[in-house]
Amino acid sequence: MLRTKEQYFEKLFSMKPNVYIGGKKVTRDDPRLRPGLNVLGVTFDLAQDEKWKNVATAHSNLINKEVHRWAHLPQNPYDLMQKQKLIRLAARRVGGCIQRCMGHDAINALAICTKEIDEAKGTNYHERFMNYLKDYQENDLVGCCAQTDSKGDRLKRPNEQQNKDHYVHIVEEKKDGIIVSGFKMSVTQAAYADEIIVIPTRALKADDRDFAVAFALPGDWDNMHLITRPVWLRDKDDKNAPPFCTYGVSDSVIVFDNTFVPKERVFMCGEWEFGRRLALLFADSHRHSYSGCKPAVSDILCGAASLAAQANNIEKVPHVKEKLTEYAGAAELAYAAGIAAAVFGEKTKSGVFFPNPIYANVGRRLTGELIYHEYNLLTEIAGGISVTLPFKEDFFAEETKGFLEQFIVRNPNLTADYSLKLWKFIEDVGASPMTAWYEIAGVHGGGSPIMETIALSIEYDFETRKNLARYLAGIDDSYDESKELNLEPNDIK
Ligand SMILES: Cc1cc2nc3c(=O)[nH]c(=O)nc-3n(C[C@H](O)[C@H](O)[C@H](O)COP(=O)(O)OP(=O)(O)OC[C@H]3O[C@@H](n4cnc5c(N)ncnc54)[C@H](O)[C@@H]3O)c2cc1C
Repeated sequence: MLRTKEQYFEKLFSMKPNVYIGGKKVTRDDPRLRPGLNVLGVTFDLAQDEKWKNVATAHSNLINKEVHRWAHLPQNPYDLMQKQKLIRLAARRVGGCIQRCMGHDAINALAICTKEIDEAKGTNYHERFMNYLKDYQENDLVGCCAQTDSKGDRLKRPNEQQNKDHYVHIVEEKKDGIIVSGFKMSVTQAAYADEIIVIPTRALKADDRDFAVAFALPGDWDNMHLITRPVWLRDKDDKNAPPFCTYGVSDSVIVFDNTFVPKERVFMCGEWEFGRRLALLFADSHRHSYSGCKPAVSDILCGAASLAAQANNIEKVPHVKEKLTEYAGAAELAYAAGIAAAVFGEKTKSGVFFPNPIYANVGRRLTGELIYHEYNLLTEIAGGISVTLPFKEDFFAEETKGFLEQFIVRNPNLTADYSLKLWKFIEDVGASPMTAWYEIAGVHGGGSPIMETIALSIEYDFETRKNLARYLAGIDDSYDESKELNLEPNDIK
């Protein structure tokens, strides 16, 4: 069943209140959550739209039905490329993060890793997870991924922490399930997710066994509290607010307070050897998703900067033209890395098709690190007005209106109304709470930059490059290029 956004909202609003904002327990129809809900609403609308079939939806061979692409396990490069396209186009519509990819990346990681754990340990997590996923697909559920633990002292391992709750862990194993305790943090979209999907955040050692735990719980489950920070724009409640101001996001600290997890919802329980693998599967899948969303952020910045250049009448100035092409480089290199990751990905034993981690990581690293530069390009082109623009009300107040209508027009070919809308947009995109969110998400979302460096140091084939250099230096007589010579792109479908 593909739900409408109204059906999604209806279920959400009937959930037991366990969300806290600003010191108070709130229901999920709280207006501060609405900007995030509006983003999710768009994802439901797209799946209902005939034009978006096979982009926003996919055929699930698990339940033999059309499902939301976010609930679909990629089966081939085409699926990965369609996901990337969906993320870019949907993210453009909501002015940035579409918020659905984390849940998607978590189900991919669990489908793959549960299979591998079963093969190594003789457990039956894969069947359990696939049963869970059937229900997830049938009911068109929305999941978020709670991976990041609060981590306490960064130089101490989970079991060395003074307060064990800095990493979510198993407190007790019972016949019918487990009791877990601890804090996850920065979990995007948790306050309006049907399901909270929990996976480990890091590699673990034998004495970290209790921290090797993965499970999923309904968002309003008992003894689970979501302490939530919404981010929104000033105009969000204005009936005439432009589209960009109607969208926002929320992130939550999730407290597991001796929470019971039924057995059928437990997908890892003590298999510490797979902590790193599960964490990395999520991270690499997420870095591939980023090759769709980051180009969308660059598209929005590029559009904003181009309009600002036009309004300032500096569009044709060489340094501005050069700056604008930088957006093209950032967006399309990230997108190209995503395509390469899809075409050179691999079919895992679970049947899930997984992106090539090298291309996924280089794309994420390049464009994540560029994010502040891209915002700076907008600032350079737009000038300082984004932080000094008078409030909108002053443009309509009797005493100030006449002055500000003249003040706001820079390029005489543009009207006062157009100019005000434009400069307000430049403020919202380039100098608002959402700006800070996107900048920091660009650096840390999906793992800090060092994590991509670590992934590349481990996975990149440095030996081949050393062999090549030895040959060119005349140290070796030949070098073996057969591995790369024989590498073929996968069939797309
Ligand atoms: C906007 C946003 C949205 C997010 N959404 C989600 C989400 O939906 N789900 C989710 O699970 N997570 C989410 N995250 C969390 C994100 O994955 C983390 O921010 C990221 O993994 C970094 O973790 P941290 O913030 O705890 O920073 P830290 O890990 O504390 O990193 C801070 C610095 O310390 C360094 N450091 C840390 N540990 C060590 C060590 N042992 N040795 C040496 N150096 C170290 C790091 O390299 C970095 O430079 C989100 C984050 C942001 C900003």
